[in-house]
Amino acid sequence: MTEIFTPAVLITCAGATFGLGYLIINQMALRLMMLIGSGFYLAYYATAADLPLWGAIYTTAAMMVANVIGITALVARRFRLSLPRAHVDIYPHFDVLTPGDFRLVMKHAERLTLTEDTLITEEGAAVSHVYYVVSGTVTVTKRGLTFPLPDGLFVGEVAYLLGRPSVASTHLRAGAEVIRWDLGHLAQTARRNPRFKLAIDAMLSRDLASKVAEAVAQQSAPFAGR
Ligand SMILES: Nc1ncnc2c1ncn2[C@@H]1O[C@@H]2COP(=O)(O)O[C@H]2[C@H]1O
Repeated sequence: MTEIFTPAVLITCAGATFGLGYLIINQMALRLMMLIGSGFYLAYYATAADLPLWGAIYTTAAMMVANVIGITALVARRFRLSLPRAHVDIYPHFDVLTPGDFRLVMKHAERLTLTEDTLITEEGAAVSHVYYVVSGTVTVTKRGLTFPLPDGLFVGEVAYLLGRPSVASTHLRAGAEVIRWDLGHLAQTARRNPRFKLAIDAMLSRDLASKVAEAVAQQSAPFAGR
């Protein structure tokens, strides 16, 4: 075996595995390649000189441990065990997200039950929060027309996505249960954390798709673009 895996072969395999890993975008595949490559480096450091290069061996082993911790965290995100206990009941509303991403999104949210009838957004005014309505009917007033929206939808997402004032006034009755995100904090966190941004984008695109699916043409002024 040692005749095949000479130090020259080991260092070539280590370099090739790392090089291949750096070409892979998928984080899990990249980490696995690093792990395999590190194994080759370990074997090389152990056999290249008369005595094992302990300093390099310890350092590489420590990096492998860090990598294994990262891989474990990546895998754990996909399991229900990562769901925040206080919000497990509403995960079915957000099953477009992995449990880990749902936890991340909820970390920045506030969940509450409205104690009084509330004006959530006002047509033409700045929006302070993006809401997800867990239960309760939203009443939308837009360009003089009033219509209800069922629960299980976002409100305020247009202002967040387009960075503009609200396109409609929306009301919720007392007793409605909502999750809300401060719009400024949401935008800032999305800018800083790509994973958070992807999770929010995934939730909102599904929400917009279901709104389009339910929408019917209304007689109104022609669409003027933004
Ligand atoms: N036709 C519509 N269908 C569904 N939701 C709407 C409609 N018009 C307005 N809304 C919601 O009302 C919200 C008002 O604030 P935003 O413009 O930020 O985001 C808007 C949407 O969430």
